[in-house]
Amino acid sequence: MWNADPGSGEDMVTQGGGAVLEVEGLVVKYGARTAVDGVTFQIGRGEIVGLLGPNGAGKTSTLSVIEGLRIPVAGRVTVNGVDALKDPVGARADLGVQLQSSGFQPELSIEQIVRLYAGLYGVPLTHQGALDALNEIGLEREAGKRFKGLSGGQQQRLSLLIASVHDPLILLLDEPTSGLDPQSRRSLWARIEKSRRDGGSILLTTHSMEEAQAVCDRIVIIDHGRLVTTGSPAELIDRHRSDPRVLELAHGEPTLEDVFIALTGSDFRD
Ligand SMILES: Nc1ncnc2c1ncn2[C@@H]1O[C@H](COP(=O)(O)OP(=O)(O)OP(=O)(O)O)[C@@H](O)[C@H]1O
Repeated sequence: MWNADPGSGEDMVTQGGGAVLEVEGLVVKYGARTAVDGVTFQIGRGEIVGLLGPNGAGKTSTLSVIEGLRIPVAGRVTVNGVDALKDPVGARADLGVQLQSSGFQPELSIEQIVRLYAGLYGVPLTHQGALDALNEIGLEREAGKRFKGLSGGQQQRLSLLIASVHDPLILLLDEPTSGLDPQSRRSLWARIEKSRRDGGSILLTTHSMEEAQAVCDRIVIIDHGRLVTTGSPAELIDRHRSDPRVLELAHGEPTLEDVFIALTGSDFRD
C-alpha cells in the first residue's frame, strides 16, 4: 500500500494537472544567518512529499513561510494558484497545519477543542459530529478529557485530525510521528494516506528514513538551506546506488538512509 513508486515528481506534477504548492527561490534569514538559501520545489495534487534534511537544514523555516508565520527575504510561495506572500489568508484556506501541543487551549475539553477549530475552519460540528470525528481516531471515550491528559500518540492523532478537519488541499506536518510507538505511527500513516485518498497533498518533515521510504511518493532533500536532490525513494536509491559513498555505507541493498547520509555527510549538525 505504501510507496508504490508512482514515478518521478515531475511526472506527478504534470499528470496531476499542475502543482498545488510551488516554492520558488525561497530565502529565509535570521539576522545575518541564512537558514534557507534559494530552495525551489513543487508538490502535485495527491502527492505525499517528504522534506528531509539533517538538523538545522532549514525544513521548519521553509514550512513556517508556507504557513504564513515567517516572511522570507526572497522567493515565492504559491498555494493552489494563490500567492501566499501577497494573500496569506487566501492561501491558508487551502492549508491544514498541524499545531504543536502547546498550541491547544489547556482549559478546554478535547470535544470543545475539536469543535472550536472546526468552527474556525468554517466546518462547524455538532456534539455528535465531534464525537464521530473523535471516533475515527479512536478518541471518542476521551472527549471529556483535557489535551494534557492524552498520551503522546493520542495528542498527535488529535492534532492531525484538527489539521485536516476542513479537508484541506495541502497538509503540512512537521515531524508528525516523532516519539510515537510503532502502533501509533502506523495509525498516523493510515490517516495521512486517507487524506491523500480524499484528494489531499501532504508535505511532511521527518528524520525517519524508514518512514520517508514507506510513506512518501517523493523526497526533497535539503542541506545548509539548499536543495540537494529530489525524486521518489526508489529513484534516489537507483540514481546513487553506484556512488562510492553509498557502497561504503550500505549493508547489502542500499536504503534511502544510505543515500541520505552519502549526500548530506556524516558530520553532526547544530
Ligand atoms: N528563530 C530563530 N532564530 C535564529 N536562528 C534560527 C531560528 N530558527 C532557526 N534558526 C536557525 O536556522 C537554521 C535552520 O533551522 P530550521 O529549524 O529551519 O532547521 P530544521 O531543518 O527544521 O532543523 P531540525 O531538524 O533540527 O528541526 C538553523 O541553523 C537554526 O539554528
